[in-house]
Amino acid sequence: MKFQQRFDHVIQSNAWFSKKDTVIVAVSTGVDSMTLLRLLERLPVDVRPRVIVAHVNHRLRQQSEAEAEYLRTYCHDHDLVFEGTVWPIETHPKTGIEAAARDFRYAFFGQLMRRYQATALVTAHHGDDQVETILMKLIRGGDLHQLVGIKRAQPFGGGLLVRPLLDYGKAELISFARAQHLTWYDDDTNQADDVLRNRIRHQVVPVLKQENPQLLAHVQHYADTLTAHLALSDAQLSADCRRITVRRSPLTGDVRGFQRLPDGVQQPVMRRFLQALGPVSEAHVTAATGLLTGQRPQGEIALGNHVRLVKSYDYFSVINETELPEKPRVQNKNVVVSRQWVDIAKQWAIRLVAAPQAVMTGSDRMRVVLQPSELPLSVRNVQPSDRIQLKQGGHKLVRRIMIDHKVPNAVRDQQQVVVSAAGEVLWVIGIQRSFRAPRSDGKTFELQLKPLN
Ligand SMILES: Nc1ncnc2c1ncn2[C@@H]1O[C@H](COP(=O)(O)OP(=O)(O)OP(=O)(O)O)[C@@H](O)[C@H]1O
Repeated sequence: MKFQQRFDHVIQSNAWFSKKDTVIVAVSTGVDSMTLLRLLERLPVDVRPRVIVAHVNHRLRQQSEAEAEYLRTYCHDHDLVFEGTVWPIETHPKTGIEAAARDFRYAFFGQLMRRYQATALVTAHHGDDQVETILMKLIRGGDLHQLVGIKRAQPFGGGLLVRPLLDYGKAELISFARAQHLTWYDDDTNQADDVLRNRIRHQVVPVLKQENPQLLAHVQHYADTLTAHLALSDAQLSADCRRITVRRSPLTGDVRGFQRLPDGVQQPVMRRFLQALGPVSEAHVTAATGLLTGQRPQGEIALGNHVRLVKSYDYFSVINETELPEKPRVQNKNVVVSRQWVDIAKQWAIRLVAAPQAVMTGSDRMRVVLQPSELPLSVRNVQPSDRIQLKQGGHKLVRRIMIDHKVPNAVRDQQQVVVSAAGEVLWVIGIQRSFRAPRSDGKTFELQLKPLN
C-alpha cells in the first residue's frame, strides 16, 4: 500500500474523528509534523476533518522565529487556520526545561481544544519514537503499563490525543517529505549523547535494526498486544476489587475475600485497591498484601501522607487521618420533643416528634413508645458497655453490632447512640434499633435524623 493510502486506512479504520469534526494538529515544523500535516491535508474529502494548525514558539533556538513565520505562511497558502503562541523567555525555568516546555505546549493545545470544540489533538510521534520510548522504560524499570509506550489514542482536553504515525519509521517520513518537496526545520539542539534517548537513538536502535529491519513493526505489535491484554486484566482486577470492597467510605475490604484470591493475583488487586486513593509504591503494596495474608488478626501499616491500612479481624480499611469525621462537637445532648432539629455531630441533626402520623421506615428514623420517666432522651458517643435488646431475646454489645456492620475500628468511637433518661440505649444511630416490646402505656414518638448541608 502506498504511503498516503496507509495513512488514510489508519484514519478510516480507527474512526478517531470524521469529516464533521475539527482537529488540532501539533506542528513543530520538524519533518515528522510537517509530514503529518501534509498527510491530513491529503485525506480523501469524505474523511478529512477541519484542521487547525497549532504551533508553540519555545524561544529555545535562534531559528524559532523563522520557523513560526514559515508555518504561518504555509497555513495561509494552504487555507489552514494557524494558531501560534510564544513561550516567554522570562518564564523558562533554570532546570527541567524540556518538561516545562511540554507542560506549556499541552496547556496551549488544551485551550485550543476547548476554543474550537475539537474532537482530537493529533501529534506526529512515530515508530522510532515508540521504540526509543519502550527501550527507555525497559531500562529504567517500573510498572508493566509503562511498556505500552506511546499510546495510539488517549483522553485529552475533552477529546482524544491521537498518534496516527506510530506505524511509520522516521526514514519513511523523510522520504515522503522529500517526495512532496516539503520544507522543514531540523532541531540540532537535541542531538547530544548525554541524554539517554539520544544514546538509544544513535547507538542502540541502529544495531537492533541491523539485526532485524522489521524492528519497528515488531515492537509496535508487542505494544498493541500488551495494550489489549492490559485492558482485559484491568477489567478483571477492577471486578476483583469490587468483589472484596464492602464499604466505600472509609474504603473497607473483606480480609477473607482477599485471602481467597489466587496467589499471583493478590498483589495486583491490592495495588488496584490502593490506587483508588492515589499513587502507591510497590513496597507499600507488598507490605499491605503481607499484612492481609499473614496470621495476625489485627495490625496496620502506614502508607504515607496520613494514610493507614488497618486490618481488624474480618475487615481491612484504608483510613485517611485528614478525612476522618471530626469528633462530635456535642458529647451529650438532650433531645426534647420539638419540631426543632438539634445538631448532634458535624454532619447530622436529630429531632423527636410526638405522635407521628404516617408510618415510615428507614435507617434515618426510629419509632418508639416512651413513658414520661424515660424523657428526655440524650445523644452521646458509644461507650464500651453499651448494649441493645434483641428481638429474639437477650442483648448484644453495641461494639459487636458495629463489627457486624463493618464500621471500621478507627471511626467506631465516634458512633453515636440515643439513650433514654433511664440509661437504656434505644438506637445505634443509623445502624440498629433496640427491640422494645409493643406497649400501650406510653406515648408514641419518632426520632428523625437528617444530614446537615
Ligand atoms: N513546538 C511545538 N509546536 C507544536 N507541536 C509540537 C511542538 N513540539 C512538538 N510538537 C508536537 O509533539 C510531537 C512530539 O514532539 P517531540 O518528540 O519533540 O516531543 P516529546 O517531548 O518527545 O513528546 P511529547 O510531546 O509527547 O512530550 C511532534 O511531532 C509535534 O506533533
